[in-house]
Amino acid sequence: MGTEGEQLCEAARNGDVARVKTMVESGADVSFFDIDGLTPLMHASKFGHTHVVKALLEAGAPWNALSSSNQSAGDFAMDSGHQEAFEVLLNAGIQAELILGTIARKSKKDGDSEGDYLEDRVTFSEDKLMDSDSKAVMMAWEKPLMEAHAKAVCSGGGNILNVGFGMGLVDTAIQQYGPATHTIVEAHPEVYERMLRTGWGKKDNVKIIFGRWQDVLSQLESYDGIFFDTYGEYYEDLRDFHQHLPKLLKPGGIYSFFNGLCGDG
Ligand SMILES: C[S@@+](CC[C@H](N)C(=O)[O-])C[C@H]1O[C@@H](n2cnc3c(N)ncnc32)[C@H](O)[C@@H]1O
Repeated sequence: MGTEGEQLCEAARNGDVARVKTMVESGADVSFFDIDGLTPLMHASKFGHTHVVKALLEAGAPWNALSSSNQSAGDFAMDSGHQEAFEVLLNAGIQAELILGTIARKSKKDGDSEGDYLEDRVTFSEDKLMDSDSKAVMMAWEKPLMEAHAKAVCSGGGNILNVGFGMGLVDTAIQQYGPATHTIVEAHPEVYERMLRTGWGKKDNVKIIFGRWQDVLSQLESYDGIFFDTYGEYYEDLRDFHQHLPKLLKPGGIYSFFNGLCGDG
């Protein structure tokens, strides 16, 4: 007989939705981490108990908590092939992003500019770009991922657009495919300044557009390949960008984006 938290994990693991609900109603902690660093939601997700996943989410279980091996409940569901549970978790994440995005927008309008990444200082080192809260904007280990995105968006050649320069990993990879034109949109003044300092403004096929993509849309054309990877934005911004794709992407063009919606990015 373990603690209440452990018993909740066990009920979640067994798919015992009635017991989970009873325990939650009597105050069991849905954010509990057991000795293996797993929450009740992770246990239910691992075994694909969709009803339990739903009950725990409704009770406020954190969808984006990470295990000691940096995996979210969504990762556990996906890795174990439980598509239905995964989709429930993904939707919970999207809904949370939408709500958080709306709140952030509202507090910005009300004059609370806290967390406005584009107005803060950033720091560069060999292997990362950090914001003023020491959160990583981009890290060197993402290079293979960026190379795969570059390969995909450059597979038809032609004119390529990248939104968000960061450490220039994807742009360096795009350059290797020798596109006819390579347009880069970047909004952070210090990232932009570094791009100029490191010679990106002098490359024959590169056009840099400084500004938020939302503000420079009129300077954009139609492209054969587009990659999108910004920082400090919300799901709503990604959705807004997607609404412009029919104009920005040529017929048959290829679009890819960095999906930062999972708890572990
Ligand atoms: C995660 S980094 C991009 C990393 C890049 N894919 C790479 O391979 O290094 C995100 C970049 O988007 C920029 N950014 C953030 N918001 C933006 C916006 N609204 N428009 C354009 N760029 C933006 C940030 O300044 C940052 O340089």
